[in-house]
Amino acid sequence: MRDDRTGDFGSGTAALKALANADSVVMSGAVVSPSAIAEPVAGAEADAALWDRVKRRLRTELGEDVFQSWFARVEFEGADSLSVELSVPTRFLKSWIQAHYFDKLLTLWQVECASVRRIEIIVRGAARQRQPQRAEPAAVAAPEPVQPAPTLIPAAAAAASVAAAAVPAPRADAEGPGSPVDPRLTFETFCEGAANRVAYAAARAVAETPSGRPTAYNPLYLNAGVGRGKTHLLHAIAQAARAADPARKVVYLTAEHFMFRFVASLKNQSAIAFKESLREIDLLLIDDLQFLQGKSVQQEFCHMLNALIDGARQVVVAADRPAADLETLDERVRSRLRGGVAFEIEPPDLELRRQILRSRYRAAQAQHAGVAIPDTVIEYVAQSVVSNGRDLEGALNRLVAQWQFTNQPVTMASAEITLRDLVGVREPRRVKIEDIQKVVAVHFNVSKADLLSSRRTRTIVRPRQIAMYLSKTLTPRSLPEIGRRFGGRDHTTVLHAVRKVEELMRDDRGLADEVELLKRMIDE
Ligand SMILES: Nc1ncnc2c1ncn2[C@@H]1O[C@H](COP(=O)(O)OP(=O)(O)OP(=O)(O)O)[C@@H](O)[C@H]1O
Repeated sequence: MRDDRTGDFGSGTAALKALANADSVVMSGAVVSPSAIAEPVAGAEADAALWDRVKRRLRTELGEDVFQSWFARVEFEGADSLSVELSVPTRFLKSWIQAHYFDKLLTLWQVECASVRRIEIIVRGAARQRQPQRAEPAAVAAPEPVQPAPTLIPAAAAAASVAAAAVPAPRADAEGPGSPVDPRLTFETFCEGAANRVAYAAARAVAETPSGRPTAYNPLYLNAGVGRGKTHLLHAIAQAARAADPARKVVYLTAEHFMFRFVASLKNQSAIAFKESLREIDLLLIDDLQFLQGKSVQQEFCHMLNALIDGARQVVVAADRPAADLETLDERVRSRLRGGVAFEIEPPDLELRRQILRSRYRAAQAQHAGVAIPDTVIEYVAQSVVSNGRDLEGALNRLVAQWQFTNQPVTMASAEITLRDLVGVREPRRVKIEDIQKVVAVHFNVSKADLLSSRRTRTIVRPRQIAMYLSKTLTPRSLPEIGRRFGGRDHTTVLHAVRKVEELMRDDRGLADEVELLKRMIDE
């Protein structure tokens, strides 16, 4: 991807945040300029210590497995007050982090150092000396081979290398507006089962239907919790559709990438060209729609959706919840999505879990001569890792790593120890801010309108603060987002409420118990 090579992502993300909070700021060009790089504010050691803290937070938020897969080989190159430079060994890793973790990375850096506006990821082979006045990052000419990382903690390193070694270079959508497609994620490597049969069939139909004759499912909306194979299906559609008709204009785009491209096009005054390029698409695949934020971004997205669907082009959208539950999404977009057909991918049942494990094990055997995991252990994993495809894959990677680095056969006893944190994990129920407001209002005998109002009587202020505190602790929503959902308040008001409730609970056991009770009521 051309844009993946540039450092614009960081500034784009900062711009996205500004856009999400105040569109007019971005439109008037008041976004922090990426070229405004200040001199270093702290010594190299202090910066490296900040990176250590960011890594600790990443580990906690993402879990050890995800962290090891994507961040274990990220290295800190340098920082100044506005920007941070990280390096990775492969283009694929760079694209993946940019597509999936950019916002999180920036947010976590901003927790440590509020002035950071930009994160730049470079590929180590193409690393260059850090300059005080930054030029555009060097283009990455060719994919580098993935090296195992012997200096990492053995088991984790192996998990990372097992995951990475099977990764050929991603397809470079060289000139198009799309995000990279992972060539491993095809229909052939996707396991079909009761949980995903309908979604799988619809995905195949989309890939096989020629341009200009969209399927009856337009837009096709795929909804599923984490790790159940949405991204896999979208990548599979993209690759099968391109293989069936190389002339077909197929674009896979994450919602984050769409926002980034849109904001970047506004900044460099290429918005018209950007919009036109989107409207020429035959098949558009949008991933992680839940991350689409910002009024003008959503407006543009809605225009694009309308133009494509009305022009008989096929659109497929994936998100982690039904369209009706995408609370931050503009009602016009939701209503357009409701006009299509939605299919849910359920958690994998035992048979599907077995299939996914067997197929991953075959791939590992092809790659690591001599790897041996007994059938009983595979069955144990299928029976006990029940959450999703990603955890199943992670479990198998860990077992391969265990075999690789200990030189001992994998046994049931050793597998139980290696996988103990994955066993029996189920997806937590998703809590909505609306549910919290409802439960809190009933409990304190106030109305929801009171909670959202500007009234400042004590009987309303305290429930409102508790509802904000619960929204912060029980949902992944950001402070500005919570502020918006509570009658358009500023994020500092939400932060104050969260701190106030924490402080009160420390001194008042009764209040702490009441909040605990509310949590249980919300969770029911
Ligand atoms: N039915 C399946 N067959 C084969 N692999 C699967 C299946 N379901 C999930 N996986 C694998 O599990 C991993 C996670 O899947 P994927 O990234 O597609 O999930 P997702 O639904 O997009 O999750 P998220 O919302 O977290 O991005 C991928 O490596 C994918 O290949």
